[in-house]
Amino acid sequence: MKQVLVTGGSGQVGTELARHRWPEGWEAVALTRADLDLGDPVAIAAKVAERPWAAIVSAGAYTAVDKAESDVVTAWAVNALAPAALAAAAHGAGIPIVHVSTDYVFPGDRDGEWEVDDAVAPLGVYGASKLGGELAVRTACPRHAIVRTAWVVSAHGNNFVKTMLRVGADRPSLRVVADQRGSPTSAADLAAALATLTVRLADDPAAASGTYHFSNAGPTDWHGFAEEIFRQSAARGGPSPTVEPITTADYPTPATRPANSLLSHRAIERDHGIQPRGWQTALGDILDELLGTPHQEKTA
Ligand SMILES: NC(=O)C1=CN([C@@H]2O[C@H](COP(=O)(O)OP(=O)(O)OC[C@H]3O[C@@H](n4cnc5c(N)ncnc54)[C@H](OP(=O)(O)O)[C@@H]3O)[C@@H](O)[C@H]2O)C=CC1
Ligand SMILES: Cc1cn([C@H]2C[C@H](O)[C@@H](COP(=O)(O)OP(=O)(O)O[C@H]3O[C@@H](C)C(=O)[C@@H](O)[C@H]3O)O2)c(=O)[nH]c1=O
Ligand SMILES: [Mg+2]
Repeated sequence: MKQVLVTGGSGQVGTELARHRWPEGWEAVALTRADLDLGDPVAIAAKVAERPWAAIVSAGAYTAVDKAESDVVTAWAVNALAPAALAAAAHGAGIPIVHVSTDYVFPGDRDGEWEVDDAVAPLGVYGASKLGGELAVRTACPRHAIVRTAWVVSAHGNNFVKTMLRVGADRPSLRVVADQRGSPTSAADLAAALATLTVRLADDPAAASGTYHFSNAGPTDWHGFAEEIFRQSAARGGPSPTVEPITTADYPTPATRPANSLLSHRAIERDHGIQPRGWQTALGDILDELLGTPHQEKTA
């Protein structure tokens, strides 16, 4: 059996990597905090040396964007030093690493989609620490895929879909920012793409390494995302409050977020043939899991 070491096993992406149907002969070993403390580089090296892993998927991270502003050292330990330790150990073991990064490495200060080689300039500590992780992986382990994703949602863990449903159940109307654009990403769809990249990099010496973008397809903003969540929620008998569009200035937060973080999928399609589906369809699968399938239209 080819075993893949997965960090962040209790997170959204780690959970979906564990649930994913890997090809015959492959399995994901999803490690939680209790199995491996990502704040401990020595423990990371020991865990990689423990057995003959086929590959590493680095999905663990410090993802509390606002909290990171005042918890800089922990954010950098988990998001930069831990990937460095994983990548160095992967290289030493002769295996590839697939590392998950973020749209928040971009400044978001122009329209259009960000390409993988566009200049990065993070606006906050979380994005900066994730960029540190990217640089560490790129330099320490040539056999790698760095996969920047965005706005990850799923039926598990903390995410915008679950927050909207929870808050929307208690209030007739919500206020959500309409001036931050991007594309939502289903953790399950991302896990499938990560699994494809992992198997390709491990099995095929000619498979391309590099930096890639994966999100679901199509643009929106957080307000548009919330509206679609409640449109699809209503069809399933879930909450459907009204959603008032507001500006970023109306919703002050410790961390500054990019105004536009739309990711181009050109590179991942070109090198690996991966084509994401639309975000609305992917959202439907998540709401099916959280709320059940939509009620049938009554036919006369
Ligand atoms: N969520 C999002 O919107 C986005 C996420 N990403 C990236 O995708 C990847 C996966 O994110 P996602 O699954 O959503 O994140 P989650 O916040 O759902 O999960 C993060 C995971 O990392 C673990 N972790 C954090 N600190 C430590 C530590 N010190 N030791 C061991 N484990 C630790 C958490 O464990 P515990 O549960 O114990 O805290 C959890 O399993 C990350 O690299 C993230 O940066 C990129 C873009 C968007
Ligand atoms: C709950 C809520 C949020 N918002 C805003 C805040 C923020 O700008 C936006 C989304 O809220 P979130 O808390 O999900 O945002 P955030 O935690 O910044 O989400 C980010 O997480 C990290 C890990 C990433 O890598 C990014 O891709 C992105 O997904 O919506 C409202 O306007 N109204 C609300 O009621
Ligand atoms: Mg968040």
